[in-house]
Amino acid sequence: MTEKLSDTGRETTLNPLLDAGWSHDESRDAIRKTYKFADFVEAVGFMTRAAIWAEKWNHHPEWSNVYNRVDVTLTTHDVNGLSALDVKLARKMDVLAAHD
Ligand SMILES: C[C@H](O)[C@H](O)[C@H]1CNC2=NC(N)=NC(=O)C2=N1
Repeated sequence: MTEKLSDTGRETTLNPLLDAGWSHDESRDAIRKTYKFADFVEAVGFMTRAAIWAEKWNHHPEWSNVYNRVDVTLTTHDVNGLSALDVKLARKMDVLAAHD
């Protein structure tokens, strides 16, 4: 069963993400990031690659795309807040975005 991130878990796992451009939305206990790519095709390519990992891990982002921009929100609906799955997917998304 997925559990909400503990206080100590947050300290060690969220800080590196905040340094990498993620922000914490306290109101939803979610993390958000906006990615900007060279163009629309790069943006959609990123979403496609990220979608494969999201499906593999059964953990799905809330996201939107406008041209070369992808706005991502990660939170775990089952626990109404952040879990380790959000951290894992955020890290993967940062790796995939760096590929472009
Ligand atoms: C039934 C299915 O396993 C659940 O709804 C999964 C699917 N993807 C999910 N994604 C996210 N972000 N949070 C969840 O709690 C979640 N739960």
